[in-house]
Amino acid sequence: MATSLSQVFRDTHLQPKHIIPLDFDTVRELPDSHAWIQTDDFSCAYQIRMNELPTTIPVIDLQAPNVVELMGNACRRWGMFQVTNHDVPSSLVDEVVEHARRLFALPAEQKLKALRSPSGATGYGVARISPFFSKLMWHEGFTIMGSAGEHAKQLWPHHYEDFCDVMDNYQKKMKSLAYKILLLLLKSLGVDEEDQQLLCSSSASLYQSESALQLNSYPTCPNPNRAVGLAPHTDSLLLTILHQNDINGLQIFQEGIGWTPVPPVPGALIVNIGDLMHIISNARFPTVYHRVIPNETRHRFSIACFYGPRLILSLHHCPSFRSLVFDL
Ligand SMILES: C=C1C[C@]23C[C@@]1(O)CC[C@H]2[C@@]12CCC[C@@](C)(C(=O)O1)[C@H]2[C@@H]3C(=O)O
Ligand SMILES: O=C(O)CCC(=O)C(=O)O
Ligand SMILES: [Fe+2]
Repeated sequence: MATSLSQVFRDTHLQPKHIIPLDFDTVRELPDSHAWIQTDDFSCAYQIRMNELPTTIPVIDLQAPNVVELMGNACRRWGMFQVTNHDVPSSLVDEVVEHARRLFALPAEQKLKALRSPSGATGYGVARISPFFSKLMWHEGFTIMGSAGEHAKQLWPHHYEDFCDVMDNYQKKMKSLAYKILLLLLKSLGVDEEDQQLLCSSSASLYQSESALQLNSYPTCPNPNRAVGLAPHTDSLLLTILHQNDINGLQIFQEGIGWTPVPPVPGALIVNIGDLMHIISNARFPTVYHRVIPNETRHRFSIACFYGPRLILSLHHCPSFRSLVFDL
C-alpha cells in the first residue's frame, strides 16, 4: 500500500534515547547501550600502519594568491582542508567554546529544560543520526538555527543575553567565511559569471544560504576503544566549517587506507564538503565520511557550522523532510 512521507513520519515514534543524552556525570563504566562491537573497520589507519602514515589534509592560507587552485585541489583529493588567515578572531572562537563548556557542565536536569522536541531541530540532545544505529554515541549536542534565545532562556532565565550575542556574532562570521569559500570553490569548478547568476536566481539560491550551529560535547570516556563519539556520517548541506579544541578524535575514511586522524591545527578551521556540494560539483568533490572517537582523560568540544541553501535548512524543521533525510 502506498504511503506518504508525512504518514511515515507520524508512524515513526522516536524513542527517548534518540533524543535524550546519557547523564555522563553519573557513569563510571561504559554501559552496554554505548559499547560498540569492535571490528577491523573500527581501528584507525594511524594505529595499524604507524610506519606508513598517510599524508593529512592540507592547511590553506585564505589570502594565498593561488587559493582557488589550492582549495580546488584539496576538495577534489580530500573533500576537506584546514583554513588559516580566515579573519575569525581567535578570541571569538574561545568565547564560543567557553559558552559551550558552561552549557554542557550544567546538571542534566537543567540541560533537559532545553531538550529538542521530537519534531524540532534545535536545542539540547543526541545527534540526529542516532536512530540509524543500534548503539548510542558518547556525545551530547546543542543545535542553534538563527537566534539561540528560546533555548538559552530555558537554561539561564536571567543570564542568557551574553550566550545569544556570542552565538549571533559567531554565526555572522561563519556565514561570511562560508560564502567566501563557496565562491572560491565555484570558481575552481569553472563556474563562470553567467552560471553564477543562474545559481543565484534558481530555487536553490545558493547566495542566500543560511547556517546552523552545532555545539558538540564528547565527555571523558571510561573505555574509548569500544565507544563512538559521533558515528560515521557525511554532513548533508553544502559546507561545514568546524572548530575542534586541541584534542584528537576526528577521523576521516579514505578508500584503501581506512580511518585517518585529522589533527587539530591551532588557529585553523576545518572545512568539509557536504552532500549538496558533492551533487553541485557533479561529484568532482567527494562528500567526507567522518566520525569522532572520544578520549579517556580529556573532554573534547567542537563547534560545527553547517552552511546550506535557506530553503533546505528551513526544511530541516519540517517533519516530512526530516523523515526523508533522517528516518528512511
Ligand atoms: C542543519 C543541520 C545539519 C545536521 C542536522 C541539522 O538540522 C542540525 C544538526 C546537524 C548534525 C550534527 C551532527 C551530524 C549530523 C549528520 C546530525 O545528525 O546532526 C548533522 C546534520 C547534517 O549534516 O545533516
Ligand atoms: O566533533 C567533530 O570533530 C566533528 C563534528 C561533526 O562531524 C558534526 O558536527 O557533524
Ligand atoms: Fe559531521
